Amino acid sequence: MSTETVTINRLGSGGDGIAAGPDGPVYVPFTLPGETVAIARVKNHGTVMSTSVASPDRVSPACHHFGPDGRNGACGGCSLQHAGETLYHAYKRGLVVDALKSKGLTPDVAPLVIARPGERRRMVFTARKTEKGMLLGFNQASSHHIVDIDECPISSPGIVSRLDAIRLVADALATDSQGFRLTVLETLSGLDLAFEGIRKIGDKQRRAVTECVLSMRGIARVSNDGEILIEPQKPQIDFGGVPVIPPAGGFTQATKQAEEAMASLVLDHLDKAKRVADLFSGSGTFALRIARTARVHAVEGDEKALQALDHASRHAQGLKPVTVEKRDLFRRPLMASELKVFDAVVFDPPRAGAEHQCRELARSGVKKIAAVSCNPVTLARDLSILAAAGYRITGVTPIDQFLWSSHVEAVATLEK
Ligand SMILES: C[S@@+](CC[C@H](N)C(=O)[O-])C[C@H]1O[C@@H](n2cnc3c(N)ncnc32)[C@H](O)[C@@H]1O
Repeated sequence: MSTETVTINRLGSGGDGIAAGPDGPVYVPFTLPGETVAIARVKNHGTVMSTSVASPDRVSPACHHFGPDGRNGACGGCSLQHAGETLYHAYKRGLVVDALKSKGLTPDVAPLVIARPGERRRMVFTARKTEKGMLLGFNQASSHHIVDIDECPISSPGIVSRLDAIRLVADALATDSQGFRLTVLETLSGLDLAFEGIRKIGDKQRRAVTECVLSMRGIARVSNDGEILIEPQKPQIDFGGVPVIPPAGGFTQATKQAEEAMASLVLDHLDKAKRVADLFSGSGTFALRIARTARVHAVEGDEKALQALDHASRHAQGLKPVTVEKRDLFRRPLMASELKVFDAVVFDPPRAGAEHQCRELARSGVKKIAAVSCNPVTLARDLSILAAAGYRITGVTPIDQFLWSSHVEAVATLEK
């Protein structure tokens, strides 16, 4: 370990400040461009000892768990609460602009669609049973230490106000001191608690969790590794007015606001399309909305997500026909010959992007494409494949869904 004084030049893609070090970049969490800090350095990671020049963009964090002095340690849930709005919004938009530029793409990039505190309806916590009680919160950055939270300004009040109830359910279920994950989704009919990694659940735990959940209000469903343990209410969300029962632990956009912003950009772009393919469709976030005006073929790798979509489309009124297909789109993308029947395509892949699918789209005659992404780097790669094949990028909109993190979503629209 060495101590030295450095000046931060920029924010990196993980939200850390970056300074020039003797052997390359040094990453210093919780710092901002223009700040001069004394750091203790181990390899390329610096820990701030003191600050001699602070950025005018520095603000007080919203949460007492945030930062190196956070209660119970530095909560790894957020990395940028110390950045003022102007800098923070420019940083997030810049992640998209820079990723596109690195692939030689310079389309119009709209201002960031911003996120507000309290919007997150889906939270992924880590938890562990200890002698002192149930720890529930987020791992400290690069550590297994769980920062046990009693507030979380990013999360919906409907989740934060029930943290103690959630701890009771977790405590009833946990069999040992092994850590596990818990996804909490706030639905219209109550919280959907999806545990992952609790081992050896026996009759005792099943009875305990049933008693616990029935003694409280507001829990719709509890599952572990996809197995439903108790479901007093079917959890229900809606996609553009179409009710959907999401699969236990399945993918759902983390905020309703970001989901609606994405959906509205996609729908505006597809406009008069009559036959649309929704690739990586999940439970129908886009497909069910598009089906108000167009026939939709939804393709997805997760069987349960597709079943939820199929069930929702069959029970909804006034939709055009929706067909579903389970398919691994990484290994078996829709081929150019199969794409012939569609006048528009939406794709919304996981972080790895949709490279193989884009190579087939590049060979197709599909007129309109909407690309939805949670990773600017793979989005840029995918758009460069389409641009090289003659698609014109008509707009890119960055969307903040994960407030005070370094994640950013984007919707890009293309035409040929
Ligand atoms: C970012 S989510 C988007 C889901 C949906 N469009 C939505 O907004 O809720 C990505 C989706 O891709 C699916 N997926 C991941 N890998 C896949 C693959 N190889 N083939 C098909 N679908 C895949 C996941 O199950 C997930 O539903």
